[in-house]
Amino acid sequence: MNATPAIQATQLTKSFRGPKGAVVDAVKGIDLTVRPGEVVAFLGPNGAGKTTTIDMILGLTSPDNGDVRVFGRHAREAARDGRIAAVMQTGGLMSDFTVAETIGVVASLHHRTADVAAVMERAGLAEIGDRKVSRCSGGEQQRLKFALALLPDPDLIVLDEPTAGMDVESRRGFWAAMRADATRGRTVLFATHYLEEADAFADRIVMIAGGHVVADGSTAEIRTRASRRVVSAVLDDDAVPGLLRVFPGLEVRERRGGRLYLSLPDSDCLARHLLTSTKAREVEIAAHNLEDAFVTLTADA
Ligand SMILES: Nc1ncnc2c1ncn2[C@@H]1O[C@H](COP(=O)(O)OP(=O)(O)OP(=O)(O)O)[C@@H](O)[C@H]1O
Repeated sequence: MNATPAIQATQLTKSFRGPKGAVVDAVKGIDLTVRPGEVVAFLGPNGAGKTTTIDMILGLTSPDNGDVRVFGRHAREAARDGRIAAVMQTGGLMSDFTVAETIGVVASLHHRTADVAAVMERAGLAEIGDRKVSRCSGGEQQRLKFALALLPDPDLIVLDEPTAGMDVESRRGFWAAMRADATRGRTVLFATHYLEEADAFADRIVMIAGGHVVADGSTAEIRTRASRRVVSAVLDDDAVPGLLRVFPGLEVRERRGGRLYLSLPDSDCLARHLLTSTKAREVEIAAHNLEDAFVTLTADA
């Protein structure tokens, strides 16, 4: 097993000078280690510092401070060896070429090349090889960029908001192709605004806001860390003092529609107690969704 991290970023910082001379601290000390084979979502609101961090990982821009390694080497060396490839938000495709021609030309430039037909199949392009790039939809063009990134058979693929501007169906098609490819063991880092994309396609979510990592863990861990589950029941207020004696950490959130809303780190224990030792009826446990976690975690950054 390869123990060298796919990405090892240490204390990365990057500032820009804005139009009126003001300094914008885009990235304020990011540490990130991605292990080989992980599919990691870089999730954050507009201006969080995702693209700046990705540019540093790819070696497109240098950090002011800190260091980044890709498979133990400088990103540019890793790119030259075909170990890392990227799908960026913008970037030129040759509009007069067909899909197959584009792939053929770019394949001829690499010294390490995956099977072209297999790449087209994996990117969902096998049926549209003869289509001119200018006639491809936005989703098809992004899948073409994905195919180009797959050509050197990279060990790490980095995608910066690859589905921005696509409709739901195209996004689904894109991620199905990406996910199918990732199951083959490739390491993937992708930036997104879309919580549901991070939730559906990543093993791990690194949440970034205000140039910092504000949370890092599996999707389930992020949810739990951001907020407790809420247990609600039809229950009189006079039961509350007794509950607080049993559970000193209990939070009484609100009373609404005849229901009392409570939270405790161990929601199962609270629900069990309500059902077995109180007159509570219609007990419900509500999981917080990722949207709640996102708002909570990025609000103070
Ligand atoms: N070349 C630049 N010159 C000046 N400011 C910049 C430059 N690039 C980025 N910034 C600023 O740095 C901050 C982080 O930008 P960045 O593009 O990394 O965020 P992001 O998370 O990728 O956002 P988005 O999701 O909107 O693409 C923003 O405030 C942005 O305006």
